[in-house]
Amino acid sequence: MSTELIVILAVVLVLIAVGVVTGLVLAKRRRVSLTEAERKPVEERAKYQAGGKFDLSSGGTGTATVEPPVHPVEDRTEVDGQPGVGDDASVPRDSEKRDIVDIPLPAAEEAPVEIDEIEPTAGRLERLRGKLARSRSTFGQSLLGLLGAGDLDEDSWTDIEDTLLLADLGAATTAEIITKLREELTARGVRTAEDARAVLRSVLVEALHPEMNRSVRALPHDSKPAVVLVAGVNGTGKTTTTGKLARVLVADGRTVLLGAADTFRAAAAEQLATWAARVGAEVVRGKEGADPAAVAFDAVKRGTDAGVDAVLVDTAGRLHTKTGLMDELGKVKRVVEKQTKIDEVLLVLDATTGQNGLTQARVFSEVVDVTGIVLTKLDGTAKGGIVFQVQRELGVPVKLVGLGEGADDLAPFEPGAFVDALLG
Ligand SMILES: Nc1nc2c(ncn2[C@@H]2O[C@H](COP(=O)(O)OP(=O)(O)OP(=O)(O)O)[C@@H](O)[C@H]2O)c(=O)[nH]1
Repeated sequence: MSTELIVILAVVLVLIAVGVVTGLVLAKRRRVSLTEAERKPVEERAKYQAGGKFDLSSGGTGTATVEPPVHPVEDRTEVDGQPGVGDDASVPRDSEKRDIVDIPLPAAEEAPVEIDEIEPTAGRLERLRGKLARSRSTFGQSLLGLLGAGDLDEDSWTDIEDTLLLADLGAATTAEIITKLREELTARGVRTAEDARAVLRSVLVEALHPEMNRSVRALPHDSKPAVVLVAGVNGTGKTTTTGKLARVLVADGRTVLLGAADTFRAAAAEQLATWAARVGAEVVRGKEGADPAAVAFDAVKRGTDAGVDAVLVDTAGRLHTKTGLMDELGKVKRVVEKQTKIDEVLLVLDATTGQNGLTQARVFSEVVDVTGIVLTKLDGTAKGGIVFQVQRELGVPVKLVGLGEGADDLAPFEPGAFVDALLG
């Protein structure tokens, strides 16, 4: 045996001897500490004193102690008596549980829907005549002053002409009215201011074509709702008019659904929803940027399914000069008409915009077959004469007039009452 082998064997034997000795020492130490702990009195083992009892009480009216359910481990199907992963953390199934008690919840308080009281629809124009004050003083009163002054020379006729032009009647209507007035004043041999007023009234009323059919086609037919499309350029008052018209219908005992096909402005749909809520009507709206034709289609479908009397569709304001937007309006009409006929296309014109309103009206008429005009903001202008011109130019009747921002400041257009309001 080589010397190297002897050295290695000696080292291994020494290591084994050291390991055996260390193991014996540790085993002895453990035994000693266990014995010492067992010998300590129970009270000294821990400082926690369980002298005070848990104050447990019953939450209900039943007995305080409940027998634990008999459900031995061997009966459990989900475990073999051993805790599974996560079971250690869960509350043991046999632990005491609270009884299930039906607690009546307080009745859900529904947000009160405040349905507005709507002003009577009859005689609106008479009640709102004060709103035409600006047109009355510059147009009605000036004309009456000139005509009532007696013999009319050419200067007086020039003044009458200027007054009519200033009130936005337009050259053609003005010329027609002057001719008629001259004829009538002479034919009737008018001498007094009272007679002059009567002649003026009849000439103006006639110029407004009282024979035109001004009924708004918003009543159901063939068991289908009437469909009304409201169009116009931005800010003319389409949404406001749609809301006001809904109020008129509701006041008349009709049910209405509003379609918010103005998907450009989220605020517009919001505005319409507010109008709808105020009269308890349903509103159909699309997401911002949705296809307005699809929203209009859905609104009409929903209105038909719900059996309402009228669906009023508010469209986005569009400049009559933007071909794309005008095409879009045409599409709205075509898509809705796949489902049902549109009964009324109301073009909303802002009376304060004068001649521009006429240009708008012409373009819109080409695209959507306007069946009625709503002239808004007549309360804010001295140019009530635009009514004459719009009808003459378009051959479409003014059916409604907006006379203020109030919810019920919408009136049917009646030539006689309108002229009376102008002449005071
Ligand atoms: N004085 C007056 N203001 C009106 C009348 N009708 C509408 N307005 C006001 O005109 C403003 C515009 O009305 P909207 O109904 O929002 O007009 P719109 O055409 O829907 O507007 P867009 O959706 O932007 O195209 C609002 O401040 C209305 O209160 C009216 O007859 N008289």
